[in-house]
Amino acid sequence: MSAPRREFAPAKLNLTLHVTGQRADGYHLLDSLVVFLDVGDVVTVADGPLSLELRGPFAAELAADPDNLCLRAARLAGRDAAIVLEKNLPVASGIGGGSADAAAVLRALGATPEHPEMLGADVPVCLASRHTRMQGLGEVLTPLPALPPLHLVLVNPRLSLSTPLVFRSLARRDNPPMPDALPDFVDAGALITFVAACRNDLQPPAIALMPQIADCLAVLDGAGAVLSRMSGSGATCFGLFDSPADAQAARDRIAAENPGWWVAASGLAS
Ligand SMILES: C[C@@](CO)(OP(=O)(O)O)[C@H](O)COP(=O)(O)OP(=O)(O)OC[C@H]1O[C@@H](n2ccc(N)nc2=O)[C@H](O)[C@@H]1O
Ligand SMILES: Nc1ncnc2c1ncn2[C@@H]1O[C@H](COP(=O)(O)OP(=O)(O)O)[C@@H](O)[C@H]1O
Repeated sequence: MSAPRREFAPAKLNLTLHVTGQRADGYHLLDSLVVFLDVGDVVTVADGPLSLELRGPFAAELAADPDNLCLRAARLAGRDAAIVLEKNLPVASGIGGGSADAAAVLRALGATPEHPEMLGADVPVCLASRHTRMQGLGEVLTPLPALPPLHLVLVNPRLSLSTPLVFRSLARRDNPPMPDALPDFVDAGALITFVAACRNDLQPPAIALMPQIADCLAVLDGAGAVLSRMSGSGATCFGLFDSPADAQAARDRIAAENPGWWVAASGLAS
């Protein structure tokens, strides 16, 4: 009998997301700066028959059915486990909650399946949960050197968006990648300047499908963000602020003015 293991499943954020091509099987080639945050879900794994209990603010939006990525991860690892998922992140929201949960279950089980990407294109990057340049379909991973601190606010309008639909709605699939060699991110200013010169190519089609995303970006800009952008296939948007105090003040103001939204202040995971 071993002690229960608790694993943090940090939110994944695409600071940039360039869609540079499409394979014959329909999957897209990506070039993305992926970072991990200090907000996230929490997974606890104990000995026992395979089971899943959901807790936390977004538990009601998920079912503990066999398709849940926590259970799929344990089955891929070939292991029984009593899993508890504290669901703090909104579901299907472009910040990798399900992928982060699956990766956390694999870490907690000490499992290293040969093909973790079978659980989702974002699972390989979430396994290490360190800041990474992610290319290919999500499997070409180049860890980044330590990054300067960032002060973020995340905003989600509590509307979920279908990832395949957003990819299908792209106007072009052959957009330019990020530069081959990334600059040294000597301070937050250098990182933000670089990110500002890049894109999330999924943002325009996502806004066309869900105009409320443009409202989220406008609200972040109005609250003083030095840069605002959508993460992943949406709908979560992030704003970058000058200081933790600025980010917290913006979070409080945005949350007070938009009671239906999920709004969180966060730094980068250490
Ligand atoms: C877009 C990204 C960017 O980080 O993030 P999210 O919006 O999911 O957070 C990911 O590539 C998503 O990863 P993940 O959510 O694990 O994707 P999967 O379940 O494997 O795929 C969902 C669907 O997205 C599309 N897809 C995904 C990855 C990829 N490289 N090309 C694609 O075309 C496919 O239509 C696929 O059926
Ligand atoms: N543990 C889980 N957490 C979140 N979503 C899950 C989980 N298990 C299965 N899913 C399903 O996976 C899909 C993608 O969810 P999620 O990973 O949160 O999206 P995204 O990567 O866009 O943030 C959702 O439609 C959801 O129903």
